[in-house]
Amino acid sequence: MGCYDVVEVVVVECLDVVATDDPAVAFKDIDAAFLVGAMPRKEGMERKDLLAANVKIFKAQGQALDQHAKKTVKVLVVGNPANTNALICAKYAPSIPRENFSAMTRLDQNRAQSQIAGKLGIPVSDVKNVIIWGNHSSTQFPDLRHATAHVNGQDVPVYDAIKDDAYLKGDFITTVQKRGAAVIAARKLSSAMSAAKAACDHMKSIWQGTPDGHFVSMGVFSDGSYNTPEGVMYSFPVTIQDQKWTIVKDLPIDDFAREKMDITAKELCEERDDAISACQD
Ligand SMILES: NC(=O)c1ccc[n+]([C@@H]2O[C@H](COP(=O)([O-])OP(=O)(O)OC[C@H]3O[C@@H](n4cnc5c(N)ncnc54)[C@H](O)[C@@H]3O)[C@@H](O)[C@H]2O)c1
Ligand SMILES: O=C(O)C[C@H](O)C(=O)O
Repeated sequence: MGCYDVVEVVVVECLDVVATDDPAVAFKDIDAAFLVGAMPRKEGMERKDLLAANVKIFKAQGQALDQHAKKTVKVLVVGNPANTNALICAKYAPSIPRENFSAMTRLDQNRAQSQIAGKLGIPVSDVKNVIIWGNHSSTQFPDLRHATAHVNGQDVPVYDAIKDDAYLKGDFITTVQKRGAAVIAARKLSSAMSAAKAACDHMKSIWQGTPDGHFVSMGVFSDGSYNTPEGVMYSFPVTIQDQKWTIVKDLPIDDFAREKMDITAKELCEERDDAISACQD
């Protein structure tokens, strides 16, 4: 979206736009950063194939945030591979708490909710507590084990509402994992409006918090919860209060989920190592 679009999109209450390519102007005393500027993938690529092209952008943006932004700034990384770019951005902004950095998996969460809402013929907002574990990539694990759907006046587990475990453990997961690629195949361009909506949803959750009993998914630094590798930007279910996220603890993890959570963790560790060495070049 260009500057004129931002001003003229009437759903956004936009007071002003400053168009600049000077980081000292762009990042000066900002409260929130939506880091979108990066190369998108083409058909046939995985998002991690963008690492070499994009990771240095996030190194430079981390350095600029470190120098110019408020120390309370909340930074959302959208440019792919989003989780690892967020990790690098935080690494090069050491004066900003690393909890202030997050990577977008809200688009995956919204996609998962919309698949289930479509199956049940209910509004998307009636599906809650879908989890995206791990990387915003084709290894992500969209998990419905803890999700509920509002059907016939009550919240019921999605597994009970759908009554089709083969679908929920099969096509549902691969559809969400491959949705970005399906959009690129159809448009010859990456998702745009749905990604912008997800970025707004993500930041709105940070600013307004999560309602009681609800959680959302975002890529945040792993503290080792759920036996994930500490220090990678892993997508977890989180609750948010006073602009601080907390990983939802103690959800039961069965063998099916464990295997999928480990696959996406392994990919994140590989990406982290590649990104760190690319930044040292
Ligand atoms: N995490 C998600 O869910 C999600 C969703 C959609 C898109 N994306 C990613 O967002 C990124 C942007 O996608 P797009 O479709 O808008 O691409 P695009 O090619 O339409 O736009 C990219 C923009 O980045 C700018 N840019 C290039 N180098 C830059 C730099 N060094 N600093 C600042 N800006 C720079 C370009 O000028 C261009 O305007 C891609 O990496 C894409 O894969 C992520
Ligand atoms: O798939 C992509 O490369 C773009 C974006 O990450 C998406 O999920 O739509």
